[in-house]
Amino acid sequence: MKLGRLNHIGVATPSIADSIAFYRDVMGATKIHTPFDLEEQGVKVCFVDTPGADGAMNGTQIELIEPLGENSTLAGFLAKNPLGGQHHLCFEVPDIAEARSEFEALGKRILGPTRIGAHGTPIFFVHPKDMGGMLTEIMETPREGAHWSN
Ligand SMILES: CC[C@@H](C(=O)O)C(=O)SCCNC(=O)CCNC(=O)[C@H](O)C(C)(C)COP(=O)(O)OP(=O)(O)OC[C@H]1O[C@@H](n2cnc3c(N)ncnc32)[C@H](O)[C@@H]1OP(=O)(O)O
Ligand SMILES: [Co+2]
Repeated sequence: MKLGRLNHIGVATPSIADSIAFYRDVMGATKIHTPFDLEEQGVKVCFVDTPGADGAMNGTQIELIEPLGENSTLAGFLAKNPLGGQHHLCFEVPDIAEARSEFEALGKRILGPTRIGAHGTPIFFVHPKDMGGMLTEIMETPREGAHWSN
């Protein structure tokens, strides 16, 4: 696998509203997107943009995620980390099917099917115990004009 762009850092939080206030008032974030529910993933999501090397707001995003419902995949994480915290890293790849095959060939445990993530592109997760303790999301790079569905 060729390491791609770090698209986002997933940050679990018990309260997106509180985290938005933190990133705005303490960290000085200037571009915070409107939160939305992603029911298929059992999370409420809010993206916070950061600047890239050129100063434009095209850097790695912070992905704030709050549990949506009791059966959310975040329930266990927040039970162990009540304040929330760093939950996953998401790297882009040019071809999601190829990346999945490569992880499978290495014996890495893929968590569930490839599905459409918060950016509207296909994603899958790799188990933290096979990734040096880091839950890892792999995401196909968004392409203009491309449209994916589950
Ligand atoms: C917003 C949409 C989307 C996007 O497009 O960006 C998202 O990012 S959605 C994000 C939420 N979705 C997911 O996390 C899906 C994948 N996750 C899972 O399948 C599970 O959460 C899990 C990783 C398999 C954990 O499942 P869980 O039922 O919580 O199991 P345990 O609590 O028993 O954990 C097992 C083991 O793994 C450790 N763990 C759990 N979560 C993490 C983590 N985020 N980072 C590192 N380690 C983690 C946990 O501590 C347990 O370890 P031990 O106690 O040593 O056994
Ligand atoms: Co994510």
